[in-house]
Amino acid sequence: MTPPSSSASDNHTASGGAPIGVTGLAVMGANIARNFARHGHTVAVHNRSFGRTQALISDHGSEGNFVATKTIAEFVASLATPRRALIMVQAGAATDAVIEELAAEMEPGDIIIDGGNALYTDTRRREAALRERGIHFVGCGISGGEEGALNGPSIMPGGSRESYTHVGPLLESVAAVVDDTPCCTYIGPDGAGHYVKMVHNGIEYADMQLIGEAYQLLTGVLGYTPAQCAEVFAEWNKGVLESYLIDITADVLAQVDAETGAPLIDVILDATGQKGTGRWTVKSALDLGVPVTGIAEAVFARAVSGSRELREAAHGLPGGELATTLQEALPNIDEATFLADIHAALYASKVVAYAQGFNQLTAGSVEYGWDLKPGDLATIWRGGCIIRAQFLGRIREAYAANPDLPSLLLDPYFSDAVAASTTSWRRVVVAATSVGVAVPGFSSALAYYDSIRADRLPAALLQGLRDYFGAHTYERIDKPGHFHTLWGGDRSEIRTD
Ligand SMILES: NC(=O)C1=CN([C@@H]2O[C@H](COP(=O)(O)OP(=O)(O)OC[C@H]3O[C@@H](n4cnc5c(N)ncnc54)[C@H](OP(=O)(O)O)[C@@H]3O)[C@@H](O)[C@H]2O)C=CC1
Ligand SMILES: O=C(CO)[C@H](O)[C@H](O)COP(=O)(O)O
Repeated sequence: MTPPSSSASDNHTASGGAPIGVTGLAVMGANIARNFARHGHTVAVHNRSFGRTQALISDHGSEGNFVATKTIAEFVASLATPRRALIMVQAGAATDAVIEELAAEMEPGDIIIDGGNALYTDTRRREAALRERGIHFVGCGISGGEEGALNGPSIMPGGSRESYTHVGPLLESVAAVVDDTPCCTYIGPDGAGHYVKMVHNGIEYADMQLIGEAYQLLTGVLGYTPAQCAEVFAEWNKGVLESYLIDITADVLAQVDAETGAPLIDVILDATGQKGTGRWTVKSALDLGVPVTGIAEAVFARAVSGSRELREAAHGLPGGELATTLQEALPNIDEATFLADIHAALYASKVVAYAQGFNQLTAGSVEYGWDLKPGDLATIWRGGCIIRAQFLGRIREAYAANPDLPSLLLDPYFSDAVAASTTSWRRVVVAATSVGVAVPGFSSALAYYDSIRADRLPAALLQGLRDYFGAHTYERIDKPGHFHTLWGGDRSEIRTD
């Protein structure tokens, strides 16, 4: 291990020449700074309150070459040119404040990298403003949490291609690696990196919701204990569902609360928090008109879980359940078959959620002119990030075979896999509905699948209604143009264009 080149003493002097600096040394910043240092890069470190900087140096200073700095001016002065400063602070006003402080000390050609979970429209605004000043701004998604930041996250840098020549090799050197490929690549201009990270998080929400529903069915329909559920998820993690989230689900469900001796899961309040990236994903999807029902259901399920007053008031309302056991719900289905059904439903719903997320990425790319490559995104999500999974390798292959795939559901591998799951999937939704277990993720994914494969949708009736009450017109299946029926008159049809 390289001896530290710094101390956190009050009279410490910046040494200069650091190829990278990190400002914001909470969970993510401290760990990514250590990751840079462990890879042999001298890393300048700074935090608004100096205590975190001192703690980092005293606890981990021996891991590599750190340059501890007390002020932003000292921090910037310690960087080699072109200066590269990675911001790891709270998204929003804090990020704007730090950017302003950094830019005031920087010169044209320098590079500010924002590794926080910024809203992509903020990133577009910041990139444009800094470009005017000759400073590169790299909006950079970083996923992997504390452990990933330290040992290799998935990194999604946006900004100019030129900036990537300066920051790409450094970022790639600390990213996770799968099949000798770093989980970091140039994503696209301005807000592309943060947009991709936002949709990654939206998919993360959907994936977690589906896992939660599978757990709820294991307990609510099969009557499994958390420990038994943990064994099921550990087993599922050996097959097509193999992923970080399934892996840690088994861990969380196996955990026993030291205070009560009960399974920890049973003493955690059932209200899911959210910091905003899932909600932003859905807002963007609504603006783009992309149906991301899996992500939307996941965001709303979090909102329902957090509606404590409503839930307390509604608790005990009659449910009219059709069954209380699996045997009553599905008389010919035994436990082992239903367990396999839940697995199949989880897998098929997950394919739908990822298909929708990738469709949103494509739509966002078209809207903002980013030229995103879905296959590249699947490639860098195979490792390091929260949704890392064997499954991403299959998505990568699907886009390699057809870069213009309209939906993952049309890729031969995934369409076969989903087709093989449909009967199980329906049984799961039937059983859940009969017993009164809410499965918004599973059922909306099935509804999406049935909708996109349907011969006719009730949309024709909605068009008729819109035309009736608002003269909004409709198109016909047998000839071009827009038409209106004179509903309040003789009910003849006129062409309106
Ligand atoms: N936690 C996670 O798992 C992940 C987080 N992210 C993103 O990474 C970023 C950092 O996350 P995390 O490490 O959890 O830290 P937090 O989001 O909790 O942010 C804390 C850091 O922000 C600094 N800060 C807050 N306000 C200001 C300000 N006005 N000026 C200067 N600094 C300020 C704090 O400084 P001080 O110590 O002085 O208070 C501290 O260093 C966030 O954008 C987050 O969304 C991304 C992926 C995963
Ligand atoms: O970015 C992340 C991982 O990639 C964070 O873990 C994510 O912010 C968690 O989001 P939320 O608190 O909304 O569940």
